[in-house]
Amino acid sequence: MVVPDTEMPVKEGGKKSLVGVIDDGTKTVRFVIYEAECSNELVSYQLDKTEVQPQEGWSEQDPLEIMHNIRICAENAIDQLTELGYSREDIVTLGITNQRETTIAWDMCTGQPLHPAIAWNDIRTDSTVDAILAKVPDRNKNYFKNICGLPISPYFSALKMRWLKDNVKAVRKASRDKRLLFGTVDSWIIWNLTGGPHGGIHITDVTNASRTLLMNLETLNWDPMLCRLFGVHRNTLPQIRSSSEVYGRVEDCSVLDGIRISGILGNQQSALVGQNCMSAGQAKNTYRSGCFLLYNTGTRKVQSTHGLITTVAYKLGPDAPAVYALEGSIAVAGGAMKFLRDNLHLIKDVVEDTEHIAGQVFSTGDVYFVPAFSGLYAPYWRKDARGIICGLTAFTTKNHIIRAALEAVCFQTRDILEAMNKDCGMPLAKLHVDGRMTSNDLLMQLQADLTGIPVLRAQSWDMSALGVGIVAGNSVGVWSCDKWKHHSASTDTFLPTTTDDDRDARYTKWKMAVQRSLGWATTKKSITMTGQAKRKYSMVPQKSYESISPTDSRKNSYDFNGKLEIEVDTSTLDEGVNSYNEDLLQYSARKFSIYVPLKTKKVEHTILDDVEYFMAKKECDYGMCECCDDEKKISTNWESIEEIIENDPEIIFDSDDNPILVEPVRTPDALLIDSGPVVMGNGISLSKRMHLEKIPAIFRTICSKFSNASLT
Ligand SMILES: Nc1ncnc2c1ncn2[C@@H]1O[C@H](COP(=O)(O)OP(=O)(O)O)[C@@H](O)[C@H]1O
Ligand SMILES: O=P(O)(O)OC[C@H](O)CO
Repeated sequence: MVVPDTEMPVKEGGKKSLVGVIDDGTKTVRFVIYEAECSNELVSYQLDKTEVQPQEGWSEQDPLEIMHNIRICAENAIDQLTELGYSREDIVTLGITNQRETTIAWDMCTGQPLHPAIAWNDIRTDSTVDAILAKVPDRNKNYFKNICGLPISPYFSALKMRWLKDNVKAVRKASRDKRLLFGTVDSWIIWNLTGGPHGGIHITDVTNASRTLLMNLETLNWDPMLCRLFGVHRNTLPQIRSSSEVYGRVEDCSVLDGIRISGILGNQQSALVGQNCMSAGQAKNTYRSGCFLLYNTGTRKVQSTHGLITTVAYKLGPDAPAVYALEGSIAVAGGAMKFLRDNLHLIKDVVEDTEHIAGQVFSTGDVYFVPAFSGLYAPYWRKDARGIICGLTAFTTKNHIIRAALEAVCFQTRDILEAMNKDCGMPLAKLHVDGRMTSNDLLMQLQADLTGIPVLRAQSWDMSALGVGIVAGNSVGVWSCDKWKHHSASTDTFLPTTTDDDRDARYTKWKMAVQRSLGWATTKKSITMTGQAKRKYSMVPQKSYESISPTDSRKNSYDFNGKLEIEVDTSTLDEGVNSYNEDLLQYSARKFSIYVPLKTKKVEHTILDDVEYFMAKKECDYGMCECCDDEKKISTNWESIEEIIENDPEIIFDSDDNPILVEPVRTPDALLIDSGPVVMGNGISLSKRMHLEKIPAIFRTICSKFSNASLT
């Protein structure tokens, strides 16, 4: 059934109720006002945000600026209402849609942010990821996917929260003083709008919570095990609510004062609703700074085996069932155009120049551009990937490079579609698209050509604002989601003009280019000294061979710690080497760890001073930082660092925020145990045959790759 906008019910007197939407994007803040049941924007106002990049790979925003801009945008949008015969009083409710994953820590008493917001695409938590992975069997980044739907990646909020606790003194202090609140941007906005330190409500919705790595997709609540793993106290987290219900009223003496807030959706989920993809099997792709393809799977949580993530699409009321989606996230789409403008100066104006210049050539001239500036998201999830432009010849011009940047967006979308088709078993027949970038006709045609399916462009580029407007209106009875499902709007359609062979050949080349981008970045070693690395490091022998007593030289295969097998070529051994090997293989990891160098004892020394990792990553947890009270120090009866390593302790906090040391139960399922034959993290295999005299050197190599510490 097609229900045109004009047939939607109107309020008494001909005036419709209005729904206001706060749309906080990565680059811009907008305030949009809709007439209920009408998908066209009535008025809107937008301001750019200041993005700060204090270091390579870091991306920060000012939480106070976000609030300031929201109020300015709201004032300006509302000012425009009077010319249209409406007033502020006609706004019956507010919806909030936001960039997801971006994380803020603030003080609940002062209302002040404790650090700039860490943006979703910031990769400072690279090494935090490694530290977490070290605690996971096989360093499997997908280990918790069946709980929270996400891989362990710098993209998600839990890593950012962990980083803030590890690295920002003010955050640790607020945590100890029970004043710390964590939240994604929706939580920050709502807490401030509803009173801030004076009774502000600390909530989020299921869609935003599903991007933290801390929410259990089944219970739709914070998962205690994940909170413990990431060291995030549940009291600091917002309450998780549905996407469509009345949460409270604005109480901030601004122009919005007194208006209800009744809808929250992460911006990609909001675009899914705005695009009217509210039935299982429908999908949309939004092209903004990044690009996000969401496929509605209904009330089924589909676990991807091809690199997609499982996320909550929406939950339309406290008692409504959650609807899920498979998502393919692309970190850089429109961002690549900005890079061409700001870094390479190949274009002056993204909108004016991109299409025009790229359209002056008929192909990329076999040039491929992988914009993996901060790694690759779905379906690769490779934080070690970095951007490349390949296939350059003496004939390559900027036209080819710009066109290759546009094609990169399309190829990345094809990567996602391929994964989605495999996961869902049925290829997508058409692609609904929105986002500012979709105004680029060349991009749209390339997208159809490179995926081989029709591309349907939405009538308005901003479906995110519309989506949350609908769910906010739905919960106060002025906009019906059920009616919206039957709504049909006109679209522009782009049909494929290429042959299967042509598009497949180009896609094969793209995959080759992606391969070349992988493994480029390395994590800083000092921080990657994780528990697992320590355990391996602790096995490095430093003794002279003579000090070890001779043992059985006939043995040629050994079970190290019951798991690690080392095959030995005994024909070339002398007795000293052989006895060393016997010692190496028979003794526990703990025995070997006596070779870990210890630092000079400090005045206030505990054994926990000894290793940089524990100092750098755990100092506050252990009560070792200068801001910790003496009585909060944790004392153990461990005598050597290997005992810490073997116990691999976790710190949790009791209800009084005192640290408690937890020694995890070691089961094959719960903890990482070396399994053989072993390939070390650096790719060195220990299962192959080797001469015994080489073992120490090999271990030294492994060790030096894991650590800055030099072996003597
Ligand atoms: N016509 C266009 N052609 C190519 N890229 C575009 C075009 N219009 C906008 N973009 C790119 O799309 C992005 C705009 O995203 P925007 O909707 O402002 O998103 P965000 O919410 O991610 O900040 C920018 O990175 C810009 O470079
Ligand atoms: O603000 P956008 O459009 O770049 O959206 C960012 C996404 O929500 C990140 O997951």
